[in-house]
Amino acid sequence: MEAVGNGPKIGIDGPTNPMVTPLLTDLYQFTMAYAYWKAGKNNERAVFDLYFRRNPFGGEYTVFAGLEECIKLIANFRFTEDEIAFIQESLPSSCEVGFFDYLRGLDCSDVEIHAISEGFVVFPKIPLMRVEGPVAVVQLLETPLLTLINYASLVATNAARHRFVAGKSKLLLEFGLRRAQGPDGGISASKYCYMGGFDATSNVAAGKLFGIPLRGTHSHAFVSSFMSLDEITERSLQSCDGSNVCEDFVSSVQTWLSKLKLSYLLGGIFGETNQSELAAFISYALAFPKNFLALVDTYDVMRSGIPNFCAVALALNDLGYKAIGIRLDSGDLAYLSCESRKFFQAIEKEFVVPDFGKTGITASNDLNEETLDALNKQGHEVDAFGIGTHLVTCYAQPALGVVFKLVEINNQPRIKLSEDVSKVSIPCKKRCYRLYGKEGYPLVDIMTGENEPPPKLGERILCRHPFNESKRAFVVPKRVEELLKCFWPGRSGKDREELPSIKLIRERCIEQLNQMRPDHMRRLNPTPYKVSVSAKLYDFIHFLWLNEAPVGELL
Ligand SMILES: Nc1ncnc2c1ncn2[C@@H]1O[C@H](COP(=O)(O)OP(=O)(O)OP(=O)(O)O)[C@@H](O)[C@H]1O
Ligand SMILES: O=P(O)(O)OC[C@H]1O[C@H](OP(=O)(O)OP(=O)(O)O)[C@H](O)[C@@H]1O
Ligand SMILES: O=C(O)c1cccnc1
Ligand SMILES: [Mg+2]
Repeated sequence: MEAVGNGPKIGIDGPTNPMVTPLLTDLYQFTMAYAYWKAGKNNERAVFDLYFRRNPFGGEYTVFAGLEECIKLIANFRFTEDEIAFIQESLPSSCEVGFFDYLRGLDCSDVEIHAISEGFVVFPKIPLMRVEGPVAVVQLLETPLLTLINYASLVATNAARHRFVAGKSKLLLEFGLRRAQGPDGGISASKYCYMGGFDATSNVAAGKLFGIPLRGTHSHAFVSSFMSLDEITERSLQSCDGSNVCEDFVSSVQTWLSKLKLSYLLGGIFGETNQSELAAFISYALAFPKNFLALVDTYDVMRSGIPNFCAVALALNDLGYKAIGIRLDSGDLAYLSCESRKFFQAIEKEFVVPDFGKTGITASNDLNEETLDALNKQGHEVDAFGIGTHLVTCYAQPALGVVFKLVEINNQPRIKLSEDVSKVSIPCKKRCYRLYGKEGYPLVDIMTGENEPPPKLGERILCRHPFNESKRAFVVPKRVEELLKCFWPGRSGKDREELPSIKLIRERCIEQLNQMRPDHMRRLNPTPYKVSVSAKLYDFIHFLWLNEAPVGELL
């Protein structure tokens, strides 16, 4: 369906999910747009801030994600005739047709978006995005922008937290597609978990869409689908360098299994292993001799899976192939990984197979931050974690409360009051800065009015808690970073920030997390990062608050 608006086409593709259209919004945005239009207010210039009030997962930081998809929506925001017809059907018949002509010409060419760069570490109350433009259009954008940012930032933060507990050296694989909240949940999870620091995904569509590295093993069904070694008819395998062919790879594996059984170091750990499991492993090795990895917990890890895997890996080794490793998917993962490692090391020693002791161990099965932490405390030998359900469903906290609040209209600052101080909005079109201390850590984020001079290097600036009078501190910044950059200039003539690749955003995110002071990052009782306002903005907030709040009368 052809779009009918006439905004600038600047070659930005549409959102990844084709369901992200101007209709992906709440009905009340259209009813308000109509009422603005009817009142002749639709082109009044409004400024909205998009921000959250509390960091998720009991932590003190959040990773900002989802910006690129927002810009893709903005760049392509136009109604099709079909969509306009549906809106007309859905609104009361009393709505004047002029409104639908107005929608016909609508796009975001007069909207200006400033945002924090995707992948940045962000904190409560600071606008992640400032959206300025004709009030009716910006109002229509509220819901899609929130839906594009909320889950993206939540799951990227969840991924970053899992990375933090697992440690930098571990390989983290996102296995969540089957458990995600539908196809968009699955694709978004793969994208934003990679951004938050995961290494790869099992989700093939996400690999194609975003270039995320793909990884995977095999399932229990593959193992249990085999009944016996007789099923393997094609038994030959060429050596890795192509110089010779092993005519009966099955026999070679069986010979190794007998050697292992008689081994002094492995002394009687196992007797007869499960032969159908062995058939599955051999078949997988014949299919992928260079990438052999086996799921070893279908029958019995130490009595069957590990010896069977080792026999196949050693037969592959004779032909110059190096097996990748095993996956453990049940039982005590700390204990089983340590026992498996001992087994591999004993083989390296007894049969003089260099590096066999370092064979990779992947673990999966309902992993989350807590189980990773428990495994660390107990000591484990896992090299890679496959994490699904808890990661992608954000089991520990299902939503990040990102909100979109009006802060100015027609150059008039607006405030939203609440009994709950944490819900009072911070008025005015603002600028935001991150101030760094002498040790290189970010010390505080500060919001100022749009026209205040920026904080200066080496000059003392008073940073005030926005609502608590007694909380304030002087800061002499060693570095000042302006946080809100222009990602969609509208008609302002400003330069537009480029949208970096997902890989660059991931690197930026890792760098951002690394530069935080460790006490903000720890899992137990982390120190809150300070978010403040300038003295001038503080005074103005409280002036406006008093101005807007009615004075009660005691009777
Ligand atoms: N050493 C460990 N310390 C703490 N938690 C662990 C440890 N090893 C595994 N876990 C976790 O314990 C849970 C065990 O899951 P569950 O009770 O389903 O047992 P299982 O081993 O999966 O059994 P099944 O054979 O039925 O699949 C998983 O969430 C797993 O991540
Ligand atoms: O546990 P998660 O973190 O979600 O990771 C993904 C899980 O998906 C697979 O299990 P499968 O679907 O075969 O079911 P299972 O739970 O019976 O192992 C895999 O073996 C993992 O256990
Ligand atoms: O490749 C795997 O091992 C995998 C993929 C998805 C879910 N569970 C496991
Ligand atoms: Mg499982």
